[in-house]
Amino acid sequence: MSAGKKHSRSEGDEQDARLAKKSKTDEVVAGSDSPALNGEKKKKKDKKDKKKKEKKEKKTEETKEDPEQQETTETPEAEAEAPVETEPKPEKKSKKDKKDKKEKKEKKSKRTEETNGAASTEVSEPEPASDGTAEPKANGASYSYKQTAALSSVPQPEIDAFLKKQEITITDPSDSKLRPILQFTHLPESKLLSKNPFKDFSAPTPIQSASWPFALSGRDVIGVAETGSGKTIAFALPLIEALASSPRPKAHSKHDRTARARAVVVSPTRELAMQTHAAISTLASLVGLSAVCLFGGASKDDQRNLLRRNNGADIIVATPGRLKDFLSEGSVSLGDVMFAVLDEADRMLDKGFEEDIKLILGDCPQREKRQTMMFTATWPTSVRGLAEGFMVTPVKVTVGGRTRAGGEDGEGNGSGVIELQANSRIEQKVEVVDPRGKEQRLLELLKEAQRGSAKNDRILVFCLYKKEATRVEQFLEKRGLKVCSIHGDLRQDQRTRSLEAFKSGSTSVLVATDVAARGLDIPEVKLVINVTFPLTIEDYVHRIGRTGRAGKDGKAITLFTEYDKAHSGSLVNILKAANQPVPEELLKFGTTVKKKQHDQYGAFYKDVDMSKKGKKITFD
Ligand SMILES: Nc1ncnc2c1ncn2[C@@H]1O[C@H](COP(=O)(O)OP(=O)(O)OP(=O)(O)O)[C@@H](O)[C@H]1O
Repeated sequence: MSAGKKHSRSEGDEQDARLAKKSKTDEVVAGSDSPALNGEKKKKKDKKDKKKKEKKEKKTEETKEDPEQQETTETPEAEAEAPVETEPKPEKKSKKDKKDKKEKKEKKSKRTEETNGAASTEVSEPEPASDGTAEPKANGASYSYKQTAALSSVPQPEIDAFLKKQEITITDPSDSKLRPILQFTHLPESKLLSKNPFKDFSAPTPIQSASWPFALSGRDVIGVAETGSGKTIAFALPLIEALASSPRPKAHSKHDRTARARAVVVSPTRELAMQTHAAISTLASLVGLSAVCLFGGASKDDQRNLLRRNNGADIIVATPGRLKDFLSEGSVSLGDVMFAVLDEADRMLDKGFEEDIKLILGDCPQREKRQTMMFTATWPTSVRGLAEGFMVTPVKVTVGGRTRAGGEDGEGNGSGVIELQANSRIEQKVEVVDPRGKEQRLLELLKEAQRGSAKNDRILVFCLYKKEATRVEQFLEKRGLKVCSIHGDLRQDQRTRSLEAFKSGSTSVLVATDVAARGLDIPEVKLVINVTFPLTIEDYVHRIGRTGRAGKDGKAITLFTEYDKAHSGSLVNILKAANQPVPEELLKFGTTVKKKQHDQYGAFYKDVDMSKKGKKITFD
């Protein structure tokens, strides 16, 4: 199911609501076909229609005028979350505005070309030399990647063994055969590396090892690796190297108040944007680069001032809605961007964010003139075509054996391999329960998990709905547990406070919706409990991925009810692929995965009754 669908799902029965909506539409259509509208009635109807039309137009205008409303795509629940902010009145149109308008128009036509994939055949990739050296890319970066002597001296069997052991698959249309970087000392010398930024790590993680040579060569990269496997640094290092080794573009006029970034990283949630910004800033500051974080739910004026005070920023890390606002008001320009990253790329490319991403990447230089990176732990086929339209012959680096586990593209029935894998260090347990007993069972699980010396262990509890999260939080509080929550019904400062309390350990139980499912790197989360199953199997993989990070072990317990049976097949596959026990009660719900999805009605399922014996077919 697309994010767009997620937004609209409420606590009622979504399927019923959709069907009701459809039949209502049918009624209207049927009514208009009716022949018996006499003159009087027709007049009245025309008047009514006119009024309706005017009202609709007015509403559209209002929505256009309120940029915060456009932020509604930021999280699965953002509709209720964006607080109203007062925007400064637009200044009178100046010459500069006219020029900007012209630039925008040019960009728009370029964007159409880009999303149509028109330019893809005209590009020729830089051919790397056989010693693992690649020419600089056309993104303006003045570096080129040269494989170090230390890496060249590693015997080929060692390289092959590493790739095999780590289950690394590299799909490179240019067949560059760049070797993975096995040790940090295999990286080419640079100002950044001279500051020893990775002194706390013993070696690069597999996704870093395999993707760095390509990313440092200026190639577009799609990186797919399990949750908690260091994907942030996998894109942060090449990004910083690209910027650090390239001259800043000439300063624009003193009166130009537009902040011009050279790299942009887009993240689906505010908390993830802040976390990524913190990680990037640490590296960026070592080489004198600046990074700014732009996200919704916080003062735009403050963020605008920050951009102006720093005379722009080398790197912008942002949520799509807020970035789009800054682009449309002209406070930010991405025209100088050399390096663009979509973190949690499949989420960024699904329906909820697709248009924002087209707009954001459309503001950047053409894909041939920038480097584009996409990283994620889940990569459904439904977004792959769109992704490649934003890139130039991307190298795809996949870490880990991939399983056929179903997914939103509906190819889980044998027509294609779905690249979906849960982190193998997470112990997964599924309990099939009566829906009415879920909260009581949650309480028991929390008490069991926090017994004795484990009383302060961090536990993340996932709910599906905002109201459900509030109810569960209150239920636990009433029973004496210290608990906080994070979901879209809370103000941003409340969300931030809850996350801080959980991170610092002052509150050990965090009740969350899927706003916290992706990317958040909270140390030492010992257990994830799914009170209600998420909307997609991908979200399940991300949710449980909040534990077992950076090589550590973790545990996840999922309360599964008959209402979740549509997910049983894909969940069974995920469990099997990770060698986890599959309860009999779960198998009873069927093992067939979602087949296809209808735009209006969502997914169709085929249930298999596992208790029934198959009918033997004999052939004469
Ligand atoms: N080479 C490394 N060695 C050890 N730890 C590392 C290394 N690189 C990154 N880490 C740490 O691993 C943790 C997880 O990294 P990160 O958040 O980038 O994971 P991720 O793959 O993006 O996860 P997700 O899919 O959930 O977003 C972080 O705390 C990070 O500091």
